[in-house]
Amino acid sequence: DTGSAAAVPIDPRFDIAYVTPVTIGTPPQTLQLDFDTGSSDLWVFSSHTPTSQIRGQEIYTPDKSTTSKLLDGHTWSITYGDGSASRGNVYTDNFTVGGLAVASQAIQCAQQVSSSFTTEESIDGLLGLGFSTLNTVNPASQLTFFDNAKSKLGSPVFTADLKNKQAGTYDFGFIDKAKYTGEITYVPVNPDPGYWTFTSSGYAVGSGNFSGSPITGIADTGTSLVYLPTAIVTAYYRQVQGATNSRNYGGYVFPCSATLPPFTFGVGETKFTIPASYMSYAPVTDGSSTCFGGLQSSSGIGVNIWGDVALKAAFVVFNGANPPTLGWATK
Ligand SMILES: CSC[C@H](NC(=O)[C@H](Cc1ccccc1)OC(=O)N1CCC(N)CC1)C(=O)N[C@@H](CC1CCCCC1)[C@@H](O)Cn1ccccc1=O
Repeated sequence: DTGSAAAVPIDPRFDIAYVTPVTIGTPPQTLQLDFDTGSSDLWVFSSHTPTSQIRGQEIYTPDKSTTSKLLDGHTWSITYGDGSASRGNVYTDNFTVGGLAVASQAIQCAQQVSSSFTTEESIDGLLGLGFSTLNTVNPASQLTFFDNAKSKLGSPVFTADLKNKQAGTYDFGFIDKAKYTGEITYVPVNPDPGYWTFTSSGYAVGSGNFSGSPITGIADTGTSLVYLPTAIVTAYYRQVQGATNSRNYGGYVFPCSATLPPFTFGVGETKFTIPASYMSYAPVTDGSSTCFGGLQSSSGIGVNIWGDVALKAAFVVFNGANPPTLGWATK
């Protein structure tokens, strides 16, 4: 079997996150979930979520599904890098993504979500595509959709083809040759931290020389920006007129009129260039002439993160074979 579904930006003006339609239960209930390779819980706004915490999101109502089953006594609780959090109980039910079906997928129903989830009306929940070892369900951790689907897939892979300010695609079980150019460069993945951890072969700022220092980080579809070591980030913003590291805005900002250099990163022998237009993330507040950078320092995070700003510049194969690898191709 295979599956293919759209990854739609939640805001047409800038790529803060992408959502993908999924169906849960019988008859099918459709929700828009944020596919996140940086976590491994599949959780949804539900009939168990206090109505005061719901603002426009679609919800899953297990009692309306003839195939839902309560996973008695199981609970979950998760906090993300940006401080957002949710927790609740667990059901199993039929689940499909782009025509690919999994029977009795663990569906984590929110009984509590933090305010940033309530205010983000376009996200009805998350679908974790990290390694199942990170799943937070107690007393028995649950498998991700990808791990449950693997045995049905021709090839144990999923691919991310995220795009700039337009809908991209998540494919499951196959690699679509029409989505990339040249060869796919595969690099080893260290699954122990629980996310797709790989080592980039270096970087260049604009037309500057390529620095071949290895950068270990994670390929994270659930993170908007790129977070790299301070030395790299300062080297980049030294090339941007008027750029400053703003405590007020929590990162590097610059005049929206500034000329930005592109940013190149290496995977094996292949080089990927993030165009300058992707490196200006968004005005710090609506209508402001100060813009927030798409590249920020990872010093406060503890891990380097190749988020959507970088992933949009490539076609990425998440190979769930043993051992797992990551494939990168230009497009
Ligand atoms: C430095 S990890 C910060 C990162 N969260 C972001 O990237 C959010 C995404 C967002 C924001 C608002 C609406 C929608 C989406 O966006 C910003 O934080 N932005 C964009 C807007 C900018 N003005 C400020 C910077 C983050 O926790 N990701 C996790 C998944 C997210 C959680 C929030 C909801 C969307 C999915 C996750 O993969 C990060 N992870 C990765 C590895 C290990 C643990 C871990 O937890």
